[in-house]
Amino acid sequence: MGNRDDIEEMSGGNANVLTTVLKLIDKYDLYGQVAYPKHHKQSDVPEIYRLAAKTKGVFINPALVEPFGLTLIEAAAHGLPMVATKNGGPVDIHRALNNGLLVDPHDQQAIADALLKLVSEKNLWHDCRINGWRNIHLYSWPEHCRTYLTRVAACRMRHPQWQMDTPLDDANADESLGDSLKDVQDISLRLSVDGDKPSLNGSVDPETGNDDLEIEDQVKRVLSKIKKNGPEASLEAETEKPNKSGGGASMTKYPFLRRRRRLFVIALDCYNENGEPEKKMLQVIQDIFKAIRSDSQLSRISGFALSTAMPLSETLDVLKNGRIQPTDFDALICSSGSEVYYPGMSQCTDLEGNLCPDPDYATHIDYRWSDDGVKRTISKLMHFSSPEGKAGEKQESGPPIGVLEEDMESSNVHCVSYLIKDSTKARKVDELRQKLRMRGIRCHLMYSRNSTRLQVIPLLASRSQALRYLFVRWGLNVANMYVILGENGDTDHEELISGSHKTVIMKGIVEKGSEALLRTSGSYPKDDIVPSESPLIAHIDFGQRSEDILTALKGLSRYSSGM
Ligand SMILES: O=c1ccn([C@@H]2O[C@H](COP(=O)(O)OP(=O)(O)O[C@H]3O[C@H](CO)[C@@H](O)[C@H](O)[C@H]3O)[C@@H](O)[C@H]2O)c(=O)[nH]1
Ligand SMILES: O=P(O)(O)OC[C@H]1O[C@](O)(CO)[C@@H](O)[C@@H]1O
Repeated sequence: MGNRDDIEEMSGGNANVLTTVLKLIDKYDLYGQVAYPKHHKQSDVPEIYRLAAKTKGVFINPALVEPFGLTLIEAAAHGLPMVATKNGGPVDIHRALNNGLLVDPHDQQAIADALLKLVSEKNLWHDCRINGWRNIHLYSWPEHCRTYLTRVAACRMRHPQWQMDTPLDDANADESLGDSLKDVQDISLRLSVDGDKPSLNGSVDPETGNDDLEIEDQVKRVLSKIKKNGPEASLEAETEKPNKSGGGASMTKYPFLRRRRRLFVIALDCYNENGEPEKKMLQVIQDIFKAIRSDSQLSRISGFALSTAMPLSETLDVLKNGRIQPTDFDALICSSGSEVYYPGMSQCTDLEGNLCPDPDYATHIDYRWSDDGVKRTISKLMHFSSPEGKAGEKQESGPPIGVLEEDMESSNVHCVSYLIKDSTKARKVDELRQKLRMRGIRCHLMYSRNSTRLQVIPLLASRSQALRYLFVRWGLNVANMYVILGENGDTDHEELISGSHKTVIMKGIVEKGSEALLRTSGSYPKDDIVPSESPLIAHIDFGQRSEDILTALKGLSRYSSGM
C-alpha cells in the first residue's frame, strides 16, 4: 500500500483499507500529523524508522494475526519500541527482545492505552529501546543459523540409538555441518547492508559484531559433544566378523547397504481378492535379480531392498516359497514402512539368528506415537455405518456394524493392522487422517493388500520415509535408489513415486490396488501429486525379458551420476 499511483487501481481489499485510513485522517483532522507517502523506495525505509525513533515514537503492528513480524525486528534494530498484536510471531519476538507491549488487536482501548503508556512513560520507552538494541542480535542470520544448527544437533543427542554411528558417518556429519557453516558465512556476507560490516550483527550491536568464528567454535563444540557421547562402536573399524548365532561369515557388522552405490527397491506387492500374496510377485523379483546380475559391473555396485505391506514373518515365508534368500536383500522394509531389517547384519540378528528390526529406526519413528490412542480412535470412527450406508457415519439407532477387526498377526509396536471386513463401508484415508488429526493423533494410514487391510503407523514412518532414513543412516543417496512399483498399489503408492529417487512402473503385475480408498470426493486430483511424465519415471511390462528391464533401468540412470 505504501506504493501506489491511484487508489482506484489497487486491489479491492487494499483500496478499502487505505480509503478507510484516509477518511479517518479527514474525520479526526489529522492533516500534518500523519504521513502516508504515495511512493517510497526500500532504501527509504530505515530513514522512516529512524525518524520515528528520533521523535520518541512507537512502531505499531495491530495485525489480527501476524505470522512472523519482520517489521518489528526492523523497528527494534532502529531503536524504536513496539506495540504489537498478541496473535502470532510477535509473542516470540517480545519474549526475545522485551522491547514493547503486546495487545489484543480487537481491543481498541488496549491499543490506545499501550501507545499512550509507551510515549508518556519516558523510562519505559527508553528501556524498550535499549532492550531492543541489546537483544536484536538474536535475530541476525548468523545467530539464527547457530540456534537452528545447535537445536538440530541437540535432537541427535536426544536419540542415543543414533549414536551407533560408523566412522564414515562421523566424517559425513563433519562435512555436512562444515557446509552449513559455510552457508552461514555466505548468508551473513550477502546480508551486509553497508558493505563495511560483515553481517547484520555488526550493523546493530558492535559488541557482537565479528562473531563468525565464534559461531563456528560453538557449533564445533556441540559436534564434539555428540562424538564424545558416542559409543565405542564409532571407534571400531568396520570389519566383517562371524556371527555368534551361526549366521556364518556372511554376517557383517554394518549392512552392505552403506557400501552400495545403487539400491533397487522392489515394492511390487501383489495380492489376490483375499489379500494373500500372489506367486507372480516371486517371479518378478527373480526377473529383476536376473536383469541386474546380468551386468557384472552394475551387479558389483548394487544392492536390493524389498518394500512391502507384509509383516516380516509373512515376508520370509513368501521368500522361502520362492527359494529366495532373505540375504539377497540388503534391507527389508516391512509392515508398510514401520520396520526396517538388514538380513546379514550381525547387530540386527538375535542369538537364535532371528532378524530384529533396526533399533535406530524404531527410536526415530516413535516420535508422538501412541498405538492405544490410534486403536481407541479408529475403532470409534470405523465401527459404525451410516443410515445411507455412507462409510463410517455413526448410526444413532440400531447396533453398530463392524467394518474392521484388529489383525494381531500383522501388527507390531509401530503398526496397528486391521482386517477390513467390508471395504465398501471403510472411510477413506483422507477423511480418517483429518479426523485423527482433529483428535490430536498424528499418524500415517494406509489401506493395503487389495483393500483387505488398514495399517496405521507413526507419522515419521512410511515406505518412502524409510528410504530417506536409509539415506541419512547409511549414506546411500536417494537419487541412486530405483523404486520398482506396479501401476496400482496400496494407498501409499503415490508417495513412492514422487521424490528424487528413480521410479520404474511395471505394468500388468498389480491388477488391483487399494487406491479407491485414498481420496474423498472433491479432494485434489492424483495429477497434482504425481507427475504423469518425468525423466525420473520409466515404464516396463510384466514378463518383459531381463535385457529389456536392464535397458529401462539404464535409461533412467542418465539422470544421475551414471549407472
Ligand atoms: O510499504 C511497505 C511495506 C513493507 N515494506 C517492507 O517489506 C518487508 C515485509 O513487510 P510485511 O508487511 O511484514 O510483509 P508481508 O509480506 O505482508 O508479511 C509476511 O512476510 C513478512 C516477512 O517475512 C513476515 O514478517 C510477516 O509475518 C508475513 O506475514 C519489510 O522489510 C518492510 O520493511 C516496505 O518496504 N514498504
Ligand atoms: O490484520 P490482518 O488482517 O491479520 O493482516 C495482517 C497481515 O498484514 C501484514 O502485517 C502486512 O501484509 C502481514 O504481515 C500480516 O499477515
